[in-house]
Amino acid sequence: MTRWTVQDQAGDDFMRAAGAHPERVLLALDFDGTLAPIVPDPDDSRLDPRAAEALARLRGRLGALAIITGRGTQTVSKLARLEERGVNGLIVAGGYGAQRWVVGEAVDDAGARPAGIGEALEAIREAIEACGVDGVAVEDKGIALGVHTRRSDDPDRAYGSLLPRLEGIASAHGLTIEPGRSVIELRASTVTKGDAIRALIEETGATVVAMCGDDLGDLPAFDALVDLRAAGLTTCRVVSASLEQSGLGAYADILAEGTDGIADWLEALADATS
Ligand SMILES: O=P(O)(O)OC[C@H]1O[C@H](O[C@H]2O[C@H](CO)[C@@H](O)[C@H](O)[C@H]2O)[C@H](O)[C@@H](O)[C@@H]1O
Repeated sequence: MTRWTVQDQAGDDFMRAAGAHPERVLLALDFDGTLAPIVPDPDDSRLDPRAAEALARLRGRLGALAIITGRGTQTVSKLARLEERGVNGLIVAGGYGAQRWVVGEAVDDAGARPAGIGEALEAIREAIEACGVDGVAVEDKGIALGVHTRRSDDPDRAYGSLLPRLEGIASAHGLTIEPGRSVIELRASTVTKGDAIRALIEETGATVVAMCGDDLGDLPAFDALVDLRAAGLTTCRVVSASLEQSGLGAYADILAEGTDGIADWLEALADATS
């Protein structure tokens, strides 16, 4: 059973170009919802084992491998255990591209906590109290705060009530708001995954590029790939589909059925480039 499908010419072109010239490829992937199945508690998130094996096969064949994530680099290091996976050299762009770690090197993302984040925290706690739904949790990432509604008593009501309140808090403290799957993030940096993938392309010289993602925060990277395609690169948007973010399917050059579909596609890419 195939759990991924090519949607258009760009998807076909990528698979052909990657098979012919794997050394020209940059493969970038989001973490939660793409490489790691969505779970209720963000601390329980884990790299899919089949995806991990496929990444180890792809390392050394492809020009470059990267994870571009809203998580901090230290958190990805802990949750994904990348140093044990045979993927040294894989680049992790954390905090939507604000942080950088290369697997095999020391992790150091202990930058100063931006003033706006500390100041916003108290207002966020008050907003959670005022929304009247129990079980909303705050994930403190140092340079960003994630307000999670997934484990609350009424996730839809909590999300709808909190979004405008958190937009107001973000604007009052000079923060960027980042809505996602049952999470609303407030972050100090304005860097996007679009900036991150452009920087990686510049740095690696890749001319065949794929980005895999599942959420709204991945859209700037998808948009960057469409622009770069017009400029002559071979680019491909791989969507890890979910009911939660059903609109994302419209962006797919390759559509995968969630993290299982992504693992299948990574295995197929490893076969095609061996
Ligand atoms: O850019 P990503 O790698 O996709 O990270 C985006 C956010 O993902 C995490 O939250 C999501 O995954 C959780 C664990 O499966 C889930 O409980 C939550 O509902 C999802 O939104 C993470 O906690 C955030 O910090 C990331 O920024």
